[in-house]
Amino acid sequence: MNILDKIIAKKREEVAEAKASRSVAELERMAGFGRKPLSSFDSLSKAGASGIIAEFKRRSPSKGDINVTASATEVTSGYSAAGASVLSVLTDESFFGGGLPYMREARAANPNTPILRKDFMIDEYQFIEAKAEGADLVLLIAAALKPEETKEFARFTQSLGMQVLLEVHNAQELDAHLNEYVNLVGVNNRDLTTFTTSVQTSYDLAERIPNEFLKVSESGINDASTIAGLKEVGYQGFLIGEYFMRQPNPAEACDKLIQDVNSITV
Ligand SMILES: O=C(O)c1ccccc1NCC(=O)[C@H](O)[C@H](O)COP(=O)(O)O
Repeated sequence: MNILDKIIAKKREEVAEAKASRSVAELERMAGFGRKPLSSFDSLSKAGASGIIAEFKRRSPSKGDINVTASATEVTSGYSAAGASVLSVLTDESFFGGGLPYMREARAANPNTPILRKDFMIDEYQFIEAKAEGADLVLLIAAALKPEETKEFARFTQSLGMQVLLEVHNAQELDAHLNEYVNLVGVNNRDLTTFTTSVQTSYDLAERIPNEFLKVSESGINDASTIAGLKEVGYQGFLIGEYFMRQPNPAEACDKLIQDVNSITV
């Protein structure tokens, strides 16, 4: 059983518990459910966008504790002020030390920055929950879903007005899972069996992703020259968690990286 299988097995239990404690009708009555989501696609592709998707990540299966005392309000509002195009908030508690309360805090502190609910999405209930809690974008991980599930969840996400980031690790996943309801395609540079990261994965898949999808490179990114290189092969989004969260001031690290990228690409 690899880490993804373990996470998904636990997630099934957690979703069953969530359904028992809060009904769909209750979620649909929440203020967030009536809110119009922001477009991550537009935020990442507009002129002058930094392209940075800055993640609030307290812990991870590969690295253990990263920054377990960080405040979601402080870190995410600092990311927005630094110029992050999109925020990513991990809502998985068991493996990442995240949770919906952090999503709520981030939403309240960042009314104008799109937010990705970063979790392992396996049930329609979670998409309704994401909308109710103020998410604009959700992640669909190809390795955790059957292609027909990916399509159905993507269609459902769009029907709720949110956008979809499809995450793939290789060409097979990309070819099998890409569908017309996807907005952004993320290439995850982290091998989930070894936990090693290689940006080469993003280079290998760049040309295979059709141009109508916004290309995002995920994981293991920690310097401006890597981002500049990825931009040259068509990437417009760069998902960064650990590098920022490990610094004494994650928002300052985000600000510095954006300035460094601008100094070599503008
Ligand atoms: O980060 C992990 O250890 C991990 C393990 C198993 C499944 C997913 C995992 N990470 C999720 C992510 O996609 C990253 O949080 C995201 O791409 C940011 O990566 P990084 O900048 O390397 O923190």
